[in-house]
Amino acid sequence: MYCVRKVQDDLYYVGGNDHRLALFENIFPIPRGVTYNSYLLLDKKTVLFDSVDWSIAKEYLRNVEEVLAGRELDYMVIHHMEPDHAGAIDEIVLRYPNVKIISSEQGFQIMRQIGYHVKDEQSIIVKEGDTISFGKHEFLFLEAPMVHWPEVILSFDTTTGTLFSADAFGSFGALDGKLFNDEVNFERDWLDDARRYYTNIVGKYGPFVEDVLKKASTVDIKMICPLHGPVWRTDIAWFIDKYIHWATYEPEEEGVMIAYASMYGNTEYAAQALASALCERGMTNVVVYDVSNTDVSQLISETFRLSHLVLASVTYNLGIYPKMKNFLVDLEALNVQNRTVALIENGSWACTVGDKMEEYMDENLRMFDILNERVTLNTSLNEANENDMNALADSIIESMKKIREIKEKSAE
Ligand SMILES: Cc1cc2nc3c(=O)[nH]c(=O)nc-3n(C[C@H](O)[C@H](O)[C@H](O)COP(=O)(O)O)c2cc1C
Repeated sequence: MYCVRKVQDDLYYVGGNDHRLALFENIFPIPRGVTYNSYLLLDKKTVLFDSVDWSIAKEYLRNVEEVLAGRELDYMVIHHMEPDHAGAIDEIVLRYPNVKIISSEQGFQIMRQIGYHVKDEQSIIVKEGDTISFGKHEFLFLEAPMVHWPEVILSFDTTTGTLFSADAFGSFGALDGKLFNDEVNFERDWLDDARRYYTNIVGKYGPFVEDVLKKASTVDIKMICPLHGPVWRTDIAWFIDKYIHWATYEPEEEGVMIAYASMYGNTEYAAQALASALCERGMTNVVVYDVSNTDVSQLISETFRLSHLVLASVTYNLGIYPKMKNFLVDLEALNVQNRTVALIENGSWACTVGDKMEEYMDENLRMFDILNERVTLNTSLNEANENDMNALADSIIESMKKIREIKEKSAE
């Protein structure tokens, strides 16, 4: 008995789950775990696609041995050299010394930098458009720089229409037996984690992802085998459409995220008052997050999802509250663009935070449309703020209407 799944007649999943890791890349919380995917093809030649993180190497090596069932391993394709996929290369080379490694030139360079013992005579460098036949299956290799490292390649099995997509189309979350997207309720249980994975890890490189999507549109994809999360065999166009939105920084939905920074609850109250005012006006696609206890990766992910962002912050020693500043810095780092933003500021003696946030966005963020209707609180929300708060809610609704009209016109 061993832990593998059949993907196709002669293709097996030999990767595994990791529930022990708390922080992916030592930064992103993964309460639902993660998988390190690897696939093994039993054609005339045997071909292993990527390895796994060292933490599950023992299980992986056992899976490979069991599926090979005494056959030699002829090839190993390395799409991506990040250690969560490349961690067991040396073990494979030690166990199967005649294996030939297929990767990009930069892939081999990084392999040498890490110190793996891959000899030149067992290395096969592939470039964009190269093909290799393993028997029945012919593979086309495509370069995918910066999705999510510079050395990344994808491979496409032209015989079965299977795209081995490296980190693209991946997701946080452990599979726990299920393997295919149609064995889980992806939209309900996985989409948020897939978005959080993409936006925080590859989100910065939208134009590079667009290039890959263009290449992908020239081949007939019937299955996608990514390096994390479920294998896609249905609804592929639906998932590609999500990627088109994320890569082009187009919101998926009309809606509002209110992110607030509050020490004693007054700014929080104002954030909730705005949420209620929006719902009263019929806009119920509203989410409210406390920047102090929401991981910034979740704030980023929700910013990619929704069209409107409200930042509500206290003034902190004449500046932006550090947790809110951290969110702004991350928005900049991940190249997030094309959003409508509104501001609520709070101060008890010298309220500067609204101007500071606006200044930061003007200088560092692209295509952030900041609404004029700012709400300024003097410690707490009171009657004096009522008109401004209503004006802010109206302005958000009005801007949604305008964006809708522009879209409708451009669709005509
Ligand atoms: C450490 C600290 C520093 C603050 N610095 C300023 C400041 O520089 N200017 C200002 O107007 N208010 C300042 N405040 C007040 C807050 O901006 C805010 O008005 C107050 O905390 C109420 O909001 P809250 O209930 O949402 O925390 C400060 C408060 C604290 C605790």
